[in-house]
Amino acid sequence: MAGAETRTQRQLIAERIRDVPDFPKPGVVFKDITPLLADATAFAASVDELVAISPDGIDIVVGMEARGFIFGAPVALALGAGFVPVRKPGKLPGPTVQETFALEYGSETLAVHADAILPGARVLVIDDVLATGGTIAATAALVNRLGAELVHVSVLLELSFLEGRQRLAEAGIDAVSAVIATPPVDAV
Ligand SMILES: O=P(O)(O)OC[C@H]1O[C@H](OP(=O)(O)OP(=O)(O)O)[C@H](O)[C@@H]1O
Ligand SMILES: Nc1ncnc2[nH]cnc12
Repeated sequence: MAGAETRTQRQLIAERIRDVPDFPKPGVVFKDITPLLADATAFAASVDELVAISPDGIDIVVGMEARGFIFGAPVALALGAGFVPVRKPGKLPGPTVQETFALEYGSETLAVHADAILPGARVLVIDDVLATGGTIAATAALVNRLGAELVHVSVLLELSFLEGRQRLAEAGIDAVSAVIATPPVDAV
């Protein structure tokens, strides 16, 4: 069970994520992290908590454009790992591998430089939100295509009702941790 300090940090993080109904399209409740990022204590707590739920022995942290960059880069520094950006199409200058997938509110393609990660490297994937799991599943496929080892996935917020964790499990991705979940993990 989490200690009192951890619960307080997690409560602060939850309080700083704003619900925006019907964005970017009707029926979607958008989880807006900009208030959290603007609060130095909440932002630092988010990075602390992501580091705390992530394993040691990581060579590379992979973060996905754009919000995965915000958390992935400081987590990489804290773990003493390198950072590799997974980007939207047309942004990376060198040869890439790409994956296309469905999102809660559309479809997307993600790309990574073909030589960005050495075969066998131990990879941690970091993102802000796990929703349907499409982004993480596509990123995991990219990591696999480069011959690296996906060791763990850590997210700040899991939208449990969208069952992304189940989708990832069906893709063979079981090592998934979330700092907080909606509905809260301890709400039952
Ligand atoms: O689990 P999923 O259904 O795939 O959704 C989660 C993804 O959606 C958001 O990114 P978005 O594509 O909106 O891009 P952004 O980071 O550039 O805002 C979020 O940052 C995750 O990467
Ligand atoms: N509801 C949501 N809020 C914020 N980011 C998301 N990514 C996918 N679904 C999302």
